[in-house]
Amino acid sequence: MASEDTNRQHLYRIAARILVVDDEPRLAGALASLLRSYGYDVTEAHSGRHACKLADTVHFDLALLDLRMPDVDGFAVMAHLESQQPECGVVVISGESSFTAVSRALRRGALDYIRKPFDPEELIATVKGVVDKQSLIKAHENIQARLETSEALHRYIVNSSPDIVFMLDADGHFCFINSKIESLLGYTPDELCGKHFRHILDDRDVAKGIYALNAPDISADNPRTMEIRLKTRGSRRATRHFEITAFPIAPQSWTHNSSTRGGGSGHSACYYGIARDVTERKEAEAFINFQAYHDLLTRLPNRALFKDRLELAITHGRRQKQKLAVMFLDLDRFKVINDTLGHAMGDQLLQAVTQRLETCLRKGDTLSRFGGDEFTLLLPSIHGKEDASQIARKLIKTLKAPFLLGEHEVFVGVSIGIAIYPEAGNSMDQLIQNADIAMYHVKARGKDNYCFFSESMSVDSTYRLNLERDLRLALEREELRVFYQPQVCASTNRIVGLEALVRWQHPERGLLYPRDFLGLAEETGLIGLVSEQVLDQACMEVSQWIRSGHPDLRLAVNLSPVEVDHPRFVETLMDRVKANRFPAGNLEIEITENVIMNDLEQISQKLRELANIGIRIAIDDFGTGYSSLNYLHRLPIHTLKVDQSFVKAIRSSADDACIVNAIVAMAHGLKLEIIAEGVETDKQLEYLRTLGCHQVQGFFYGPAQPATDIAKLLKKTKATLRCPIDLETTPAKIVRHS
Ligand SMILES: Nc1nc2c(ncn2[C@@H]2O[C@@H]3COP(=O)(O)O[C@H]4[C@@H](O)[C@H](n5cnc6c(=O)[nH]c(N)nc65)O[C@@H]4COP(=O)(O)O[C@H]3[C@H]2O)c(=O)[nH]1
Repeated sequence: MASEDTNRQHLYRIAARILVVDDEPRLAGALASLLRSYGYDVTEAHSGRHACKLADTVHFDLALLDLRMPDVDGFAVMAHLESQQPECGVVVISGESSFTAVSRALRRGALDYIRKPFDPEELIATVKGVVDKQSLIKAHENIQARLETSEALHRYIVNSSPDIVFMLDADGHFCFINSKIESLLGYTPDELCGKHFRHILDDRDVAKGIYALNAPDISADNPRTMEIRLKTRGSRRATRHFEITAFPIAPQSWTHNSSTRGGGSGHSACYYGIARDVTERKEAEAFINFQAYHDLLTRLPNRALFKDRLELAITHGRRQKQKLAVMFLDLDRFKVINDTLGHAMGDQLLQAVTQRLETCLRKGDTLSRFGGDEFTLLLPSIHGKEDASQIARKLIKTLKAPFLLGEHEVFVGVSIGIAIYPEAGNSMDQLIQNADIAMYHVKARGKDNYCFFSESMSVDSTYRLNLERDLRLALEREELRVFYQPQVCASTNRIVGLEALVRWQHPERGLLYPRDFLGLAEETGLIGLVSEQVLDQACMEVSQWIRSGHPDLRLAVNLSPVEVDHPRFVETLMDRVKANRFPAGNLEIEITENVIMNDLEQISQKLRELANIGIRIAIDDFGTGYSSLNYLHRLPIHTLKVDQSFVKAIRSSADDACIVNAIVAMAHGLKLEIIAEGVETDKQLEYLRTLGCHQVQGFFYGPAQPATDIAKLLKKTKATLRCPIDLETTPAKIVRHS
């Protein structure tokens, strides 16, 4: 027992420092020696003032305090200790035994009261009890403080996580969620705790989320990771993408109730999860993906995606025995607008064109930007050509209205080539290529129209390459020839003009006609050089005939739409005329209606410049192109050429010829000259004469012939053809080169 006491005393000695305060030094000394004998570290103070002084500098665990002292009494010392060392316990030892004094001391914070004279054992037991209690409180406070620090640290770690950390109960209700949820999704942890996690799942991902959590094989070692969209609140984005990793935890290892920070359902947490915000990554991926398969300017599918969809559509079409259409669209005049107004305007135009084209399409059709001003369109599952024609007409019509680019009003047209599966090809590449070929046919025939691919258009690519190479050589070697077809005044039989028609004297293949190579010349841009040679040759030859007695002889030349479109068209033509010293008044250029309608404003400006120097303008193939006749009185037009097809219609019945009648009447009304082409029979000639159409050309008078023959003819007939018999070519034996 004695040794146990000694041990305890030892402990107390280490733990407890006691201040003994009494104004009777003898009593204080006795008390101090008693306590010291129990191993306490004791300091004596013989007045209240001295005690307060000591309390300012030395730390005490316990003060044994006399209440009644002169100057500064025990209550004042208690107050001082309370302010300086609140953790120091106080036991009052006093002769004061009244209830008032005791209760006053206890109210002021004294832990116990011992009355003088004290029983040493009772005193030691009281001191020990108080000291033990003090040390327990201290230890508890210590643990509490460490717990708080630890909790704060963990809360800091969890809340500072860049990810959302959460726990769910067995039913999927949030038991805990860190504060990251607030900055990422706009919810507070408190409002979500107790709610089912479905509450924040995007509707499209609810099934996926619930399935993933209920999967049988997930565990801490085999957590479930999935990408899911979570709903946001108060954000520009309705949802954000998260990569969530979740796994079950042992149900009893964690209990969480609503008193805990972060709220709670009061249920055991069964799942632990981390949600990482991958929105930026997903968006970057989506953008890269989009970029790989779309054109960023128009946001349309690009060539790669178009081909992919076409491939699928062909497979589907083959299986279902269905037709499909591939259209190749090329904007007319885009280059000129782009060059004159700049690329920014060009881009705006492409976007506006895209918007209009899209209004003509059905769901399931694929419009793609193939590059530059080229678009392709896939119409899957069509019934036949008519479906495609209808869409093509719609597309052409929708682009007819002007586009407003800043303060500029511009007009574009579109040339559309159509290839129908399976007639125009079985493979993706073949269909695209054939639609492209058909598109070039439209371009060559005056643009702003559509046509279907047909086998006759198809020229094998090696053949095309060879032909292009040969044509370049032909230009170098001057193999192009100009043939002339007389234009005759039907009432006087005089040759009033000559239409220059190009031929190619091919070294191996003989004489080639325009249809054999002009399309290619237009596609390859060689048309400019072809024209230059034709014009130079024709100007040179015809000017000789003009000078040798045929002063009014007219030279009619055909111009390709590609040339007329060229910004330097007027200058180039004038240069050629001047270089050959050809009288401008004897020159007539033939253009088609479509060329005019492509860009009325531009073209009227160009034609006016040419007309100002005396060049005449004829509308070729009149009646076959654009239906608006409005342009006729707005442009400096001199001649209408009635298309061959209308002349052919002149047979026995007057009904068949009604279009010719109308055209001739209109030309007379507008005071325009009129010339009928393709006159082959005397019936046609007679009919036209009666109508008052006096200028004609055609096999009846003779086909286009080389310059030498024309020279002879002019000499012989003195430019007058009395009748076809006068020609070297017998009219009865009409020569056709087609
Ligand atoms: N069936 C029939 N046909 C007749 C008759 N009379 C003339 N023809 C043919 O009809 C075409 C008339 O020329 P186009 O309509 O201007 O049509 C021309 C013209 O658009 C174009 N072309 C011809 N030469 C040139 C040229 O130098 N430059 C340009 N850009 N185009 C040209 O090629 C087209 C075809 O020229 P060609 O093959 O020479 O064919 C010529 C001519 O030979 C007839 O009584 N019956």
